[in-house]
Amino acid sequence: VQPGSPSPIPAKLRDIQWGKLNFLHTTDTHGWLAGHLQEPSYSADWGDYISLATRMREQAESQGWDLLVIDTGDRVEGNGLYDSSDPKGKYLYDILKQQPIDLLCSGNHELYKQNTSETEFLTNVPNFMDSYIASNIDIIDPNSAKLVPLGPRFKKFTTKKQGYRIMAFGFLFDFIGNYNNTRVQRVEDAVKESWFQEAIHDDEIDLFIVLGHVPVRSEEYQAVHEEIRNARGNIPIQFFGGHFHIRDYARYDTHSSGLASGRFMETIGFLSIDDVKSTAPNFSRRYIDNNLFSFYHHTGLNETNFSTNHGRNVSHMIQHARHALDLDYVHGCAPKTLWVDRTPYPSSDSVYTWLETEVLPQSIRNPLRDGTSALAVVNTGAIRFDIFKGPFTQDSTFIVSPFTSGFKYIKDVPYTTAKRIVALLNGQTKIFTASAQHPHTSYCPLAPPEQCAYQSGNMATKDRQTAYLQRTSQQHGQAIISLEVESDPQYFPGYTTIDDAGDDGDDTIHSSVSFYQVPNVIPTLIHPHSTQVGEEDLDSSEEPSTVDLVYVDFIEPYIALAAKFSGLDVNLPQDSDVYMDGVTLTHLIENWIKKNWKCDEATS
Ligand SMILES: Nc1ccn([C@@H]2O[C@H](COP(=O)(O)O)[C@@H](O)[C@H]2O)c(=O)n1
Repeated sequence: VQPGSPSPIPAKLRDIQWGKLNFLHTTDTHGWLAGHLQEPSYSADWGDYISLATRMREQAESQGWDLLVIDTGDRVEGNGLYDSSDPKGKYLYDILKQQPIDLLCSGNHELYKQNTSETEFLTNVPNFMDSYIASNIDIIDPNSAKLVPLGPRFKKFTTKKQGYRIMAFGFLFDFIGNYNNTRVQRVEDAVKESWFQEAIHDDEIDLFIVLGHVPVRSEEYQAVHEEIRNARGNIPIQFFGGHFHIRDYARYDTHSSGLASGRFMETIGFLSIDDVKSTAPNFSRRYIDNNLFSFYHHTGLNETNFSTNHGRNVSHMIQHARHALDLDYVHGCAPKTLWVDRTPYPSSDSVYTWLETEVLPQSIRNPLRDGTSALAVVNTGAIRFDIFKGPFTQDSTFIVSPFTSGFKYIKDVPYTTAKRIVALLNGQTKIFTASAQHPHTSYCPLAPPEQCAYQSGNMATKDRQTAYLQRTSQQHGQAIISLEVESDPQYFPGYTTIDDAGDDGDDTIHSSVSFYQVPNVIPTLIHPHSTQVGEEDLDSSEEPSTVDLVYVDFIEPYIALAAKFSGLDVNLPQDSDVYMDGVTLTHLIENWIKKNWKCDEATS
């Protein structure tokens, strides 16, 4: 663990159930290799995870069983350890590669930018060699300028102890937001390729493993499942997924299942199959809270014998990197906790309400447009994590807002049209999220990823969820999107997952936390600033007739689409301009906090 990280709180735990074949799974780690320095439940770091995998592998192998380690992508963007260095990821890749990962693949965040995907290709793929699978991604090789596979399309191997013959694939969902140096083939098309058909018709296979940065309930995985089932009947298939940042476990049929293991190093997913070759293989899943109390419990070890030298050294590597990046530097102190979706929006504890009532009105400004009102539109997915009461550090800056998007604007838009654009972006028709042809699309580009799971309505035990949501929505006037289990004062709050195997998947027995729906975008009307020095800003209680429509440039394609539907005659990007040169949402937030959140006894 990192110095200063909080000790885990002892809790009642459910055991893992070992099988002859066992897996540990991470996904959507987004640079959180130091663990959570403000949350005891998730305070273990990548070094501790290395010790966990080593100890569990030792134990499995001593019984003649196998253990495989899997990661399903989005390892970058979302934490100071990755985002605050120059170049980004300067320390991350060396730390990541210390864990011997048996199978890994790319997420969408590895592909948003040219330099990220090129680093993946030139550094991370070679670090993991044939374990890195890219079944549907190509990249323009920066050396040869030729389009080549990002990594091998599949991997065939035999497990060390049981000798299971495995064929593994690694997919990315049908992502369309990648930079133009990469090509993502639709999964539904990739499975029709001859290499895939040959691979699934290989007779010398006991088990297929499909890993992917793909939600476990998705059209993409349905297509893969169907293709393998059609070719190979009842052969066991184990899927590992991610992207929606949720814990989830789907049972597709008696011989296949899919595990999703959360986000941000909060969860180490465990899965076992016993026995792969039997007529009725037994699958067992567990979501392990990422902390030492859980790790000691599941290995039967303790603080004197759990950590390996290698694990401890990696914790030191992380500590050194955090120090070099000055990630503990305090910019200010939050007077209270602000939540992404653990409180209704709008409300005084919502990070979005804080943004739209305080940060944006006081920070969005273009001196050249001082006489004009602005409607600032920020997508809710641009904010990645909660802000906890207390010190707001250099690390927190990137945890909350890691992206480098700036602000652009369309000038002099009729205010009614600007409001219509916002309404469309937030619309119930979901034209920007799911469509009639693809109601369960994995791509919902505006809101935080966990919201996509709820937007697509594609969750476990849907009937129970629906009944519950209708009841709670009536009670609270806003949709709550998680199920609450009975709250019990002897438990502290945490994940209480309901999946296709029931409600006993989490290792730690927690009391439940409610999650609420948030819109795709939040609009903030900013009244004109005075152009005269010393004059008060104009107070306008009246609605403006026109506004500058200001938005985070990441959402420009969706603004363009909504503008078209709203009858606004613009051609983007030609008709838009930079609103605040060189300023990102991250800068705005950091500067606002420096000015407004001083540390004193009450807040630090
Ligand atoms: N430059 C960016 C990139 C992404 N987002 C938001 O993140 C969401 C995707 O997150 P995942 O971790 O699920 O891949 C995306 O839907 C956007 O809301 C962004 O705001 N700016």
